[in-house]
Amino acid sequence: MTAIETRGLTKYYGDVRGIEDLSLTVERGEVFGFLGPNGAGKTTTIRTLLGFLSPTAGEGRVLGRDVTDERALLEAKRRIGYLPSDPGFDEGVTGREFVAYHASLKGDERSEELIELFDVPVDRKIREYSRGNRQKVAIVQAFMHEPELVIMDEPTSGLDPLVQERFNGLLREERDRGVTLFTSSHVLSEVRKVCDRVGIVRDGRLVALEDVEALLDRSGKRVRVQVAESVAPDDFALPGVHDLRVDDWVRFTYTGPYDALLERLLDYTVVDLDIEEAPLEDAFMRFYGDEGGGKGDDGKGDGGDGGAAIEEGDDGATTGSTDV
Ligand SMILES: Nc1ncnc2c1ncn2[C@@H]1O[C@H](COP(=O)(O)OP(=O)(O)OP(=O)(O)O)[C@@H](O)[C@H]1O
Repeated sequence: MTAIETRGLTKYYGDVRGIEDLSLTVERGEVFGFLGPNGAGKTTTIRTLLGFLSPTAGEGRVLGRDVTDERALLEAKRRIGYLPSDPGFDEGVTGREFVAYHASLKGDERSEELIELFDVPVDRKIREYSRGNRQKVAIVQAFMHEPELVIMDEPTSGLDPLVQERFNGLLREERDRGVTLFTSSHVLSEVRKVCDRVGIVRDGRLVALEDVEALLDRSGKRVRVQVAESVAPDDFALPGVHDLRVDDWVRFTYTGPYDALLERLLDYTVVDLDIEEAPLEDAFMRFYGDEGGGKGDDGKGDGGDGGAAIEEGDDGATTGSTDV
């Protein structure tokens, strides 16, 4: 049984398109990143999957249950964790009371451990919580009942880098236990830390489905080399060299075979050399472009030919096209 399945899922808010004709399958045990810029339709998809919005057309199933079948979905939700992008709270209760309320709805296997892990000030009233603490207590409620599937909408927003790392550690542990994770984000570099596969949504449509490993393979290495001799750009015009810049250093992204690169470097006296993993955004943009459509502007596609733009992320992720 698949964890999440949608076929032609469509949601309009009156005349406004939320999502259109979205077909997607997430297998059990998979960690799936759902990516797209602001307004792309990520939250609409998630809220439709959880039965908070009824689809205008198409079908959706979570843990095998039809998302329009209220009773079946309610049963399934005991086995689902949900981390909304903007959790709403009863401001007058303490964190502990909030957690106890959720325990009464869906059970509690590990809230104490999670409260400790994220250092949540549970004895204080939620109205006194910072944004990060609100997010942390929302994480506790999403995972406390050991769900089989956790659906997260921009889960790391508001978390400082240290807590983000702790959260990613939790996701890795859950993944290793076989939990299915579905997480939305607008930052590719963030989801790559934990995801197996990413789907990219733009203007309400799924425009690409990508294996993170394949994307990583394609993204290649970022090479920075300083040589004693003077270099003309043509000297490094090897297959697999992208975005070549020559100043004091020769800089490029490299997706070719290492032997060919090393052979070329043997022609020079190498003074300094730096090789690191290239940001996924670069690889992504190389294939999908950022021209508000690129190839296949109808946005329909299976990942091979769609256009997609990821807007600048929180971490200042690059947005520019890195055309070959
Ligand atoms: N309640 C609503 N009424 C009308 N239009 C809506 C409503 N909620 C969302 N939309 C529209 O649906 C489209 C998709 O929005 P959605 O919130 O799903 O995108 P998103 O990818 O989650 O964006 P973000 O990253 O900004 O959260 C947008 O055009 C948005 O304006």
